[in-house]
Amino acid sequence: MKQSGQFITFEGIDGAGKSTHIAYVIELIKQHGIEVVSTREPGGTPLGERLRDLALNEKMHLETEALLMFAARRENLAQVIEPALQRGDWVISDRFTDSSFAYQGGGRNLSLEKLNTLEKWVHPDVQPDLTLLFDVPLEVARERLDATRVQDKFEQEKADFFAAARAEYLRRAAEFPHRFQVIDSTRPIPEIREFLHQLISGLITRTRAIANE
Ligand SMILES: Nc1ncnc2c1ncn2[C@@H]1O[C@H](COP(=O)(O)OP(=O)(O)O)[C@@H](O)[C@H]1O
Ligand SMILES: Cc1cn([C@H]2C[C@H](O)[C@@H](COP(=O)(O)OP(=O)(O)O)O2)c(=O)[nH]c1=O
Repeated sequence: MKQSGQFITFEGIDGAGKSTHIAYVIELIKQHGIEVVSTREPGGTPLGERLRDLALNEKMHLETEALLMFAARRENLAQVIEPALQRGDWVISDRFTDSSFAYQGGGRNLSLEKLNTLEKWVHPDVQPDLTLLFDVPLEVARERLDATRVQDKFEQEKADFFAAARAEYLRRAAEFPHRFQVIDSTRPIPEIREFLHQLISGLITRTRAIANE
């Protein structure tokens, strides 16, 4: 029997360190002979990338911002995520709906009820199988951001925005413990990599065992 595809999302406030580990996890899964599709949000499709450009660079009403995130997500689900999972491929996404809860919900205070409505509308039947939440104190994230790159609209936000976004991430991790894995991203990169190696290898073994039952 063909094993079922796993949907893995990477989450965290900007500068937490999630991009540092994505390529490693993709390679690790590929080494086991599994097809992996990687995507990102907002983005992942040609239209989604155009929506990303708007969402990350233009000032707009909070609800417009939330709707653009979910519009890009709808496209990414239809064109990339759902077809890949149906083929039995694994999908790795750099951010997904937990980002909307953290940033538009926590950071900007959009009601969780509205976000729940959008989530139920756009992906009633799809949830990540595993969400890796890279968690660091705000000061650490800020230091890492300042040291590295030109900052977009979100990355220029103030400390209380990121404090609220981080709190919402942790609230969701507590609400959905079956899929969230919180990673202390202040630990050295090789240590986190080793932890990811164990976690993903275990997941591959388990999905293969289920497929062979
Ligand atoms: N565990 C870590 N310890 C020290 N520096 C880190 C760690 N993880 C990431 N970094 C550094 O922090 C910066 C931001 O990391 P990045 O992965 O781009 O963050 P994100 O994708 O979460 O915004 C990069 O320069 C990266 O090398
Ligand atoms: C998916 C998503 C992202 N975002 C924000 C979080 C990030 O600041 C930004 C893009 O994320 P990201 O790809 O992590 O940025 P970078 O390429 O600079 O590492 O979009 C939301 O506000 N809501 C969402 O639903």
